[in-house]
Amino acid sequence: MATSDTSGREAGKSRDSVSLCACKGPCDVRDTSTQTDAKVQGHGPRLSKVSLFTLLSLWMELFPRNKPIQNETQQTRSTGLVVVQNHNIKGLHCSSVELHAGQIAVIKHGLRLRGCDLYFSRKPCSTCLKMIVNAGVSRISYWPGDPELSLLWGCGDGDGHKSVCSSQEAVLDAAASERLKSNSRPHICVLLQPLAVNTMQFVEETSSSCDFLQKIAKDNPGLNVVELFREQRQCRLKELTAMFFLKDEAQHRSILSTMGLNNFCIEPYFSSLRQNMSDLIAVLASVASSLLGPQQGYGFYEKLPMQVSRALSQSVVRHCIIQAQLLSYRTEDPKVGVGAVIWAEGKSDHCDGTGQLYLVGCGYNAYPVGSQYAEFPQMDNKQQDRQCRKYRYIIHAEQNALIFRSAEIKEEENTMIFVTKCPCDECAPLIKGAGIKQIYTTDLDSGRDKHDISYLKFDHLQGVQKFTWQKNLPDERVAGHPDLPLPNGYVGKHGRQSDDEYQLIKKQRLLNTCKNTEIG
Ligand SMILES: O=c1ccn([C@H]2C[C@H](O)[C@@H](COP(=O)(O)OP(=O)(O)OP(=O)(O)O)O2)c(=O)[nH]1
Repeated sequence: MATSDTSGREAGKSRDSVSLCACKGPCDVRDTSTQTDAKVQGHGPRLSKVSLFTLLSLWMELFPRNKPIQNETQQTRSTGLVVVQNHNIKGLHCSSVELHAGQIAVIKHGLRLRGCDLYFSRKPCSTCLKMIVNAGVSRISYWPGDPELSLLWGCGDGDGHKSVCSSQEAVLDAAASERLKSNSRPHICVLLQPLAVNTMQFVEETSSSCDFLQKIAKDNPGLNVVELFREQRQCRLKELTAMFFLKDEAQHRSILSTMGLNNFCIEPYFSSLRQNMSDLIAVLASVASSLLGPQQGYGFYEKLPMQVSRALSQSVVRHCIIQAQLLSYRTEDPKVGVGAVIWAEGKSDHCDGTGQLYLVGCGYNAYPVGSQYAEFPQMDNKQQDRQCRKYRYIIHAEQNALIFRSAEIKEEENTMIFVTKCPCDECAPLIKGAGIKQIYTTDLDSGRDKHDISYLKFDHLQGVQKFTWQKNLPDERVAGHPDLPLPNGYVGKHGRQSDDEYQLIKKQRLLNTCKNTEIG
């Protein structure tokens, strides 16, 4: 992803200049990201890199799998992981049936983990931690909820029980992790940053008017898309809260203290921690609602199927598009955020919870790395003086995803890009030339010509499969086929439809178990 961290353009004023670190209490993390006042008119607040990585780790935990990771009698919780090197994302992982996210990172990256920052959606167990520490990582940040080896297992998680009666195994593991933490070189901490002022509102507004929802509104003039978005957001908020937030404060305190996070059990840090957690969950709920549910009949379908290689399941595509939407909140364009993620489908069956998929790269639209505030023009095509327009200077999301990629694009593999805006005439040939075989996007802008930027080539682009956001086609020319193997290697009964159904059932089950877990 793009590395430019031009602090002058970090819009929105931070509520608090310090972030919370579990080891030494509040600590300054300004080296990672700063947030200053918005200087550019029309510029929305921007997510800090720490917040982006944290959100992506939570989202990776929910990567659609065709098989449940564990049944409810198992103690290990699924975990998402983001591997970051020099502020660039090098890997997005999640637990598989057999392996924890930390183990997968060791298998995939080995000694390349040296100097990396790892963002976990749960505190990793000691088995993972000892290996990661030995690989020489620089920092391990984790979400301060129930850890990977659940401390809530067997004590009525989510059903209103006040006390925690964790298993001996989990308590022993928590103590071992603490020992590893205090005797190891890497900084092992909770790194949550407060959001810039108005971020939640900005994300909600921009998500509800994103290109995907605009396309639905355009196709269905009578439909109140914003209302549907709000309903979906409420549902998402409930699900995500049940997943990542402990409503019961006593329970949360007890878990924090077992994990050695006693600093956070006292005020004002406890309230501040919970506020930061709930704010990030609210942001994730908005972004995850940028695509309405499959109930509306919309998905990523091919207009003219090439039948060259098969498409991904709709739930995986939706998941990756949301990753791209999250990235778009790091944009430096004063007007429009664009995010792109490139994944490849490897030939062999990988150990990752993502199945055969592995991350190639990701990015967002931004000015050249290291550029300073107002160094480049920021105006759009409404500005008469073309010298003042931004278009010649902004590096597009797809371009940054290619520039900062962590893996090569292999001719023999199916590589795919997920992008939140229709690729423009600069990017469409670039995507094809790079050897990317599938594009998942919206064609809302296709056919537009604004002189400084145009969208004329996408429609005619040959040799790349294009899956655009549209209503399900009646003749079943849809992405995915139930009889073909899915990216994670499962066949037949785990087809696209059952996959989507599985996600719906999972959500429903969650909703049932967490009726009262909305953030108080
Ligand atoms: O494939 C693309 C196309 C565009 N962009 C970025 C570049 C630029 O930062 C912004 C341009 O967006 P748009 O074409 O919407 O132009 P605008 O003038 O900002 O907005 P409007 O649609 O109102 O004309 O989107 C990408 O990252 N990838």
